[in-house]
Amino acid sequence: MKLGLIGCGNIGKFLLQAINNDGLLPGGRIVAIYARREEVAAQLAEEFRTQPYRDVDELLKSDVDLVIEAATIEAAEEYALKVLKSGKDLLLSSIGVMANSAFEEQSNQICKLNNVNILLPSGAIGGLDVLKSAKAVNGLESVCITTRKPPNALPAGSSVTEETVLFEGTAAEAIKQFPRNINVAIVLSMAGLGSEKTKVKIIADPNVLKNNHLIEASGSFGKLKLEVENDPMPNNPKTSYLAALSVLATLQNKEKSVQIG
Ligand SMILES: NC(=O)C1=CN([C@@H]2O[C@H](COP(=O)(O)OP(=O)(O)OC[C@H]3O[C@@H](n4cnc5c(N)ncnc54)[C@H](OP(=O)(O)O)[C@@H]3O)[C@@H](O)[C@H]2O)C=CC1
Ligand SMILES: O=C([O-])CC(=O)C(=O)O
Repeated sequence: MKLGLIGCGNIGKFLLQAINNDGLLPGGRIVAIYARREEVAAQLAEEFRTQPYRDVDELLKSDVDLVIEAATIEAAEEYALKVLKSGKDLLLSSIGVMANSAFEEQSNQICKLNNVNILLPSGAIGGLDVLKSAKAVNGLESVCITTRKPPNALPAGSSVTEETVLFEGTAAEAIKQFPRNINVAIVLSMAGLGSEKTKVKIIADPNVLKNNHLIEASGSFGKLKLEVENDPMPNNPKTSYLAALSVLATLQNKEKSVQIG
């Protein structure tokens, strides 16, 4: 599998190290990268033996099979449809882009037309398998996520000195107000009840060191309660290490003949 990468920050660099240097995706390699700053792309290209591109249109002319977006929601909005139109599969890290229903519909149509797929990793959370199963008979009744992070992992920053609820509302509204922090709410919405019915609470808490996500759901299947206590990535405390791992795992699973979950 030949991979292209858009966005070379925290998740992007993790993937370059894991795939190109540590060989953790057998048969796969990141052969093309695009970073906004050319000097960053050039340095990473040398370190991880890959080809830097000056723009995404040029990258899409190469023979990559799948493009990984690891940038921002804005970048996903700018590039995702181009990727699909060029006949490549797309893996999105900035899943919040899918909260825009016009975008979701358009990307679905292009996928069908071009016979390509979009992969959405579970990111910094789990439990999506339970929601999907519960939904199979329309038996899902409620889903909510409570995200508790140290203040430096949220836009509030160090101004928050005691436990503070920054947001309480729908996933649709949460991703508008916290586009860099709550992508998990959108993948949860897509697996479950949609972004208008999925409830979100975001808490900045100076007493915690980890990025904590508590997922609660109920329905005809029973009840789900799942808490993930994530270690942050060293280079970007806003992102949990599990989010980067889940991108790698999604790529590893893509090629497997036995699909679990
Ligand atoms: N699904 C999930 O569970 C999770 C999703 N995420 C999301 O994944 C994405 C990547 O996260 P992470 O790697 O930690 O973020 P980082 O901020 O560490 O890296 C993002 C990189 O994207 C680059 N970038 C920004 N805009 C563009 C653009 N238009 N074109 C190309 N590159 C661009 C930035 O470049 P520059 O250095 O020049 O600014 C930066 O290097 C984010 O949107 C984040 O919110 C994160 C955690 C969990
Ligand atoms: O990494 C996390 O804990 C979650 C996150 O930032 C996001 O969903 O955008």
